[in-house]
Amino acid sequence: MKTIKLNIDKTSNFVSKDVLDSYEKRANDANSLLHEGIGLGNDFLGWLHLPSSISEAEIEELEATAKTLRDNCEVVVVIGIGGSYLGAKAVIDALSCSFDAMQATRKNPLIVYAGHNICEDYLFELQSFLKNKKFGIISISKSGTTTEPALAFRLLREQLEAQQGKASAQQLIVAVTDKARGALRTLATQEGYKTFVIEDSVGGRYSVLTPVGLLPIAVAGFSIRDLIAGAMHFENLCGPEIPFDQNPAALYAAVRNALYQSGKKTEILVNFHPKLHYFNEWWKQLYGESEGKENKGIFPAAVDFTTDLHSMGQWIQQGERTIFETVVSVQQSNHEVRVPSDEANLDGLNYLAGKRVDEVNKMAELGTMIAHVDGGVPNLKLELPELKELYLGQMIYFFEKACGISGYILGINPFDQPGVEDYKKNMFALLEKPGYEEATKAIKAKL
Ligand SMILES: O=P(O)(O)OC[C@H]1O[C@H](O)[C@H](O)[C@@H](O)[C@@H]1O
Repeated sequence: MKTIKLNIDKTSNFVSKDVLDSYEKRANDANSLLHEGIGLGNDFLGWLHLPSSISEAEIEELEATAKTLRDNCEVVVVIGIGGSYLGAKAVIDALSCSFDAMQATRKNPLIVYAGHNICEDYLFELQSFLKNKKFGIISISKSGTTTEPALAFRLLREQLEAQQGKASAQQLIVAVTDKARGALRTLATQEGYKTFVIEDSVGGRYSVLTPVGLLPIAVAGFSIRDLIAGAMHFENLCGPEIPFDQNPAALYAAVRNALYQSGKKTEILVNFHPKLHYFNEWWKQLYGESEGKENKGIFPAAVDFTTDLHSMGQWIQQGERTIFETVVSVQQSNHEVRVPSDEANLDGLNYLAGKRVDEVNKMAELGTMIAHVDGGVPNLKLELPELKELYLGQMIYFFEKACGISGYILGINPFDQPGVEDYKKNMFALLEKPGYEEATKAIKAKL
């Protein structure tokens, strides 16, 4: 199996060999701590062996449910926020045609998303779009109590029942939630929806290899078997028994912590492929929620190049030297487009004639890397052979494993997110949710 590859050569001017060596033991210890299950947040380690623990029966059940939705829906709405939609969207976008939504004839249902904002216009426009369409719903919420997806589900469930009738709607709704708690579980049981369970031991941002990610990805027509196989391969390649210099997850965690300690406080995940935009978003949640606590943590930022070279490029080249980049580089395009020759050559592009567009992109990538390293920006590179399920699966596990190791090196619990509750409490108080009477009084006094 070809694999993704981490290259840290272009950090050597910024992190000396001695400093990196000093992180070897810390990274290995952190990796062992994860596997012994005795570190902080150890009740959330279910993701660690997810790829190898998914059974054939579970995969078949997911594929069968996906087939029902594929056979009966033109559009499937995936309702969820944060970890309950970013992984699915990252993989689906990476594998779909860039103009998928505009295809007139399609093999697979169009996947659209809801419950990841509270925007009235978005919901109005979505409901208008779904009018008279055969649509289905995958409602995903681990807690089953998150406001954004609950609100979207209430609206879309009602619309589906009105359009299809209650009995038919029931067949087109699938809920993915905790096995016992939460309003979504209660609702699904009461209404008799097909359900899948998110285990307590898997946090939202680590859940893409559970039905949370796998079901929408299968509905979109992609191979969840290959995705899992890729992740499983990396489960083996990132284990605590793999020596530090051959263990990509340990190395990545060590280098980024060494850079952080040297004052590089922001990591920018970079792609040169627009289909990876949502992979950036998935990665931002994974690292942001895992590490940003106790007044510590690298700030995870992201850009799409070359697009953002024309907007953020200036800052990256010459702004405050507190950043480093991790470039996800897709080695081979899935399609071939060559630059045509033009007799008049008025645009002056004949020097590129005959070259593939990807060669131009690769030179932009190389030129950018050299310029940024020369400009004081350490550069890590993750090479992905192609945009295929197998390599996306490898990359998902790689980043998850590295995140766990990195969080332990940093000395925080990488599996909780206590800070996210603060805005929710204020919002509930302002909306006068029952039970928040005291908080309502207190917050109104601040206005
Ligand atoms: O799946 P849910 O319980 O609805 O949670 C969805 C998301 O919302 C939260 O506020 C958390 O910060 C995220 O970690 C989580 O992924």
